[in-house]
Amino acid sequence: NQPTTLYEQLGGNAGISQITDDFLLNLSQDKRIVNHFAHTDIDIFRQRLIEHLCEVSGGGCHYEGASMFDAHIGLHISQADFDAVVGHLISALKQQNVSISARNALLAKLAPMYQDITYH
Ligand code: HEM
Repeated sequence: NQPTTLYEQLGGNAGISQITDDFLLNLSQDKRIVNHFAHTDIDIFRQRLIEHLCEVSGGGCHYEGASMFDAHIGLHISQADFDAVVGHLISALKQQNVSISARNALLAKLAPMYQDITYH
């Protein structure tokens, strides 16, 4: 059976969980941006990210966290911060052997969130 949905191409729940763990590890090692997460409960943040990626990729999950606008209010996230975070996600996708077409499909869904996440 060929995988059809983006969710399946990401490896379903197990794949998304591993992508998220790799992403968080990459993020934790980046001195440019890790300070943004100094007060973050990583276990809760991890669950939110998994739920969000599942919903965005069409996995049928219902993300119950804050909107992307509300989640990033007052954080003053710059374009450079955004690019760095997306870079860590791309690395995590590669680490989990996600195909380039699936990587680009996911990034195409996340890129428009830029407006809601940065400079406010
Ligand atoms: C495509 C880009 C991004 C996506 C999809 C994303 C997604 C999320 C999600 C789903 C949450 C959880 C919201 C909740 O708990 O209700 C969150 C929170 C957060 N994000 Fe982002 N984010 C992105 C970019 C960034 C960037 C660039 C930064 C800063 C470098 C950032 C910093 C944070 C912080 C500090 C939180 C709050 C964590 C906490 O609960 O303490 N995000 N983001």
